[in-house]
Amino acid sequence: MATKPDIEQIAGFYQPAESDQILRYFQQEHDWPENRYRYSGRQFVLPRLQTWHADANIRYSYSNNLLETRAWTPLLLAIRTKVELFLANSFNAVLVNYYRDGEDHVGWHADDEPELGKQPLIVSLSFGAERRFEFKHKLSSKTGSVVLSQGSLLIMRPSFQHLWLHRVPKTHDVCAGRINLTFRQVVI
Ligand SMILES: O=C(O)CCC(=O)C(=O)O
Ligand SMILES: [Fe+2]
Repeated sequence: MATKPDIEQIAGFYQPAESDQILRYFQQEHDWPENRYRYSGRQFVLPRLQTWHADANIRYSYSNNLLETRAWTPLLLAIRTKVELFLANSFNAVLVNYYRDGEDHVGWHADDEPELGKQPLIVSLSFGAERRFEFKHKLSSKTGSVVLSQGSLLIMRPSFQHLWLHRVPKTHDVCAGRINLTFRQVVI
């Protein structure tokens, strides 16, 4: 069994000036929905803002269908093309996460929903504040972390979702915003 997670961070996939522009675009122009949901008669608050964009034929029950499926925006399409050319791999969906400050976070999970198939390759782009990305092995006590830097591309190979959980915890050090895009291939 692999003991080191199969992840790789490519620093500077986007240069700082372009990364800043992308961050500002998402903070100022992107159409963010409410992060308060009602589900099974209960109200809850997602500790970040999110949108989900996919090709027209894609069905995916991410978060119990709490997110509507939106069309690709021109910026998301341009980023997708750059990622696809770099990795020689195609992606048909992206989850956009906005961590408005250090309070916003995502809890322990693996992106291993059946819709992503048995061998999910997921790549994650980060813009804005640096945040710590933590992982822990599903069966052993092994843990680790990487700091996701502005403009970086994190490649999560399939075994990472099989063997490890990951999260971006709250932090008291960070007050600036961060945008994260995770590109996925939903198996139809
Ligand atoms: O914000 C991040 O770096 C991770 C986001 C994440 O795990 C997800 O969208 O599934
Ligand atoms: Fe994830």
